[in-house]
Amino acid sequence: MGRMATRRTFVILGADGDLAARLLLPGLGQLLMHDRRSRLTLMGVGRSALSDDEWRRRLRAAMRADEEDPLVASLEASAHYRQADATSRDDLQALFDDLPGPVAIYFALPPSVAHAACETLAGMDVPPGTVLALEKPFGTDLESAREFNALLARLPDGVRVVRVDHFLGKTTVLALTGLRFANHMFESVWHRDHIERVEVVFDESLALEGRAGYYDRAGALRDMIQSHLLQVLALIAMEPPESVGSEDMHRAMAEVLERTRVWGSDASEASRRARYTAGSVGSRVFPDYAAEDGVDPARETETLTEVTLQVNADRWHGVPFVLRSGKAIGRDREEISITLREPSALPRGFSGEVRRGLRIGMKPERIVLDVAVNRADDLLALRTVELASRSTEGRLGAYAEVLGGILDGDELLSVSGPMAEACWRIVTPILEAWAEDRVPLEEYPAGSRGPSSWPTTQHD
Ligand SMILES: O=P(O)(O)OC[C@H]1O[C@@H](O)[C@H](O)[C@@H](O)[C@@H]1O
Repeated sequence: MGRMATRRTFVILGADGDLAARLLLPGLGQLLMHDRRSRLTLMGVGRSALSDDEWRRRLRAAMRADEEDPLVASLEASAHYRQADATSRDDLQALFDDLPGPVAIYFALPPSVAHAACETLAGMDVPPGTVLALEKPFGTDLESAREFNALLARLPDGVRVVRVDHFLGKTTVLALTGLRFANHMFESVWHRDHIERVEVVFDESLALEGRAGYYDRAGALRDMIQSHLLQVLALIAMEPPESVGSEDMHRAMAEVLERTRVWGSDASEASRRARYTAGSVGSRVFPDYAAEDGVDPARETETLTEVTLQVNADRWHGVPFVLRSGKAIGRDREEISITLREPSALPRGFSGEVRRGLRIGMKPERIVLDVAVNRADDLLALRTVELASRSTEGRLGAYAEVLGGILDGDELLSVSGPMAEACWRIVTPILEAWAEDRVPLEEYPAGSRGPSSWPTTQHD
C-alpha cells in the first residue's frame, strides 16, 4: 500500500495484554523491518505496573524483528510504558497532554473496556488528527452497534475512527478486487448465469487458546461470520466500485451488505450451530468445550456455525453464499470457493466427475483455478486440472498491512460504520432464531470435520 504521512506516536492501550503480544507487536516488527518507518515512536499503556525496561524486553520478544537493525533498536530505545486506566478521563487527558503531535491509538482491549474508553473519549477534547483504531466486535448486536456508532459520531471533528478487520489485510482477500475487476475472464463470469454457489469457509484446528473470557460470550457467529467472513462476502459480491480508494470501496461494500439476507424466509432453516466435545487434533487433546477453562457451561456457545445467505441483487439472484467457521476442526480449511455452473452444451460421451471453479486460499494464501480437461490415459474421460498460483504469501502479514494503513491514514483495510451495522442486521434473524431455540445446538468431536450430517462438512 502507498505510504503517506508517517504518524509520530503509536499508542497501544492494553499493551500488557494478549492481543498486543500475539498479533500487534509481531505485525509492528514486520512493518518496521519491511517498510522502514523511521519516524515512529511507541507508547505502551496498560493496567499492570511495568517499567520501561520491562516493556522494551516484551517488545523485543514479541516483535520478532532483527534486534541489531538500527530502526528496531531505535524504536525500542524510544519506547515508553505508562500504567494507566484506559477508561479514566484523567489518565487519558494526561496521555494527550504528554504526547505532542498527532497520535494513533490502538485499542488492544477487551470489548467492554474498549467501549467504556470510547465513552470517556467522547466526552473529552480529543486533539484533532488523533486516530482511534478499534478491534471487533463493534457492538454485540444491531442495537448496540447503532449506539456504538452514535457514540463514535460524538467524537470531535478531525478525530478519525478506524474499525480494524485484519481479514481485509490478508493478501488473497484483497486480491479478490484485482482478480474480479482486472480480468475480463473473471469479470464476465461473475454472475448468477455462470456461478452456482459461493462458499467462504474458515475452519480452524485451533480451539480456545486461552480466550474463553472473550470467545464464550461471542461464539463462532459473532467472532467470525458477523465480522470477517461478511467482509469477504462483500468483496466477492459487490458491484464494481468507482475506484479502489477506501471511500468508493466502502460504499460498494456497504451497498452489497445492505442487500444481503439469510437464505429463504426462515433463519432457522438457513443456519446450523454446533460445539465440540472432547477429542484431539493431531497431538493436541481438547476437553469437551463445556469443560474448557473459563467456559460457562450454561451458555449455549457455538464453536462451529454454517449460515446460508442470499444477495438480493440481479447479479446474484438464486446463488447461495454459504459462510462457515469452526474451531477444533480436524483439518484447517480456510478458503473461498466459487463453484462454476456446468457448461450448457457439454457434448454427450464424456465421463468422469470434475470440479469447475475458483478456490482462493486465505491460509495458506493461494489461488487455484479448477478446470476440466481430458485425461491423458483415457481421452474421453474428464479430470480436474488445478491451475495454481505460486505462493502468493503476502510480503507483510495481515496485521502489519492493517497497521501500515492506520499509520498512513489509509482506511481501505477497515470497516465503515454503515458496514458494521449492516453486518449485524444480516445476522440478527439468526441470533433471534437461536435465542428462541429454533436451531438445535449440535455436537461434533474435536478433531472431526463437524457434525457428519452437515453437507459442507463433506465438501473437499
Ligand atoms: O487466521 P487468523 O488471521 O489468525 O485469524 C483468525 C482469528 O481471527 C480472530 O479475529 C478471531 O477472533 C479468532 O477466533 C480467529 O482464530
